[in-house]
Amino acid sequence: MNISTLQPLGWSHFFLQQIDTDTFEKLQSNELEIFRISAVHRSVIKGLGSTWSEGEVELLCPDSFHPVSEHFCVGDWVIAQRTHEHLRIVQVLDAKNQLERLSNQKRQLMAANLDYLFIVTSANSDFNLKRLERYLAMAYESHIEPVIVLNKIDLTDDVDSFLDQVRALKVSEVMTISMLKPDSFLSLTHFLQVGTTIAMVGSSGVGKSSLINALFTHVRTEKSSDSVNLQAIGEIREDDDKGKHTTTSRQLLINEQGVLFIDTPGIRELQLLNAQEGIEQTFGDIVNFAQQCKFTNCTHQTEPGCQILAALESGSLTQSHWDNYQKLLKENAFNARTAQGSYAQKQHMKTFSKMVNREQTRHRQDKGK
Ligand SMILES: Nc1nc2c(ncn2[C@@H]2O[C@H](COP(=O)(O)OP(=O)(O)OP(=O)(O)O)[C@@H](O)[C@H]2O)c(=O)[nH]1
Ligand SMILES: [Zn+2]
Repeated sequence: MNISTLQPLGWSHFFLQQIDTDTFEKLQSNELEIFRISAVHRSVIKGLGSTWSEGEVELLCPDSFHPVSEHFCVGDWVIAQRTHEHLRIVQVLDAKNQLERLSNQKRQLMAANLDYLFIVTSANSDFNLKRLERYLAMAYESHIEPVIVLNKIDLTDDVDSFLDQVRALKVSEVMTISMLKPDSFLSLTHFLQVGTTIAMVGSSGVGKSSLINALFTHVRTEKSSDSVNLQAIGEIREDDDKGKHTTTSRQLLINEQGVLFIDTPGIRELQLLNAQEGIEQTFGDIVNFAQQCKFTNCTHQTEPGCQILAALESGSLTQSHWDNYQKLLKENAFNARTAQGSYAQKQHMKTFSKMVNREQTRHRQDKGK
């Protein structure tokens, strides 16, 4: 196969250098082929290869890569071997980054090899700074460049009041757009290059689907090379292993400009998992204050010489920023514990709810006296 044909799918030197000589020769003789995973459904895995413009192909996944959600996900690069009519995955290349979530108390890969994470918010009452901080921590943790997209600027006369709050997060890329002002999309052009992979996160209703539809009005992942309207194929029907039809959505889209877009189910409701580093990067100001506390093991509660308490007092650190930092740290620690020891956690919750029940019963009894 001709590896250079993979470049429009986001292929780069990072992946090429992972291929050994033996594999390279087999790729040359078409014994092996490279694919980018474009969909992971319950019973079907699909990928785009050198003939990607002709559509997705189905890939077989050996047991050694099960459960799939722990081994690879949409956006990953894999090497497959052609045996008879089938293509069987034999190797998953290391990803340059991955987004993951906690599902049924297990880590589940959501998207891999992203160039940008669009963190979408809107210039109305849905604007939520704390949520932005959470998504930022996630992007930093996964080493994906965050782009904050402030949508619905048509709904406010005071964009600056929103922008001031966003700028306090010290993110280098902040874009303001409105679906009613198509010219405003020009600010996004810089990110919309051939072979660039983007995922979007943000609260419900901020306009992610609208933006995808606007930027990705045409996709080419269907078998025919004709462009198909995104909305029309946003949902497809697939036979599951019991022969029943299930509705699933497209997971890797390519628009007419050659921009790749990952929209796996659940990617929009990501929680923090093992994001200590990302949180510290997002809350760099707090980390700076804490480093100047008199005691290295300062808990920032009552200690003399605590710079956090001093900053809260002087107003250089707002209470809500500090509260959110602590909340995210707790959430992260909780999720990490859950992922590592779901059993221990379950036991803990059982004991805890028993204790709460006991307390409630006692309270009711006390009231009844
Ligand atoms: N005024 C205004 N309305 C917008 C804009 N962008 C989207 N909307 C509207 O906001 C509503 C929600 O938009 P969606 O694109 O569905 O939001 P979403 O983020 O995809 O929501 P979920 O699918 O729930 O995650 C729709 O009624 C859109 O028409 C905008 O720039 N200005
Ligand atoms: Zn302190």
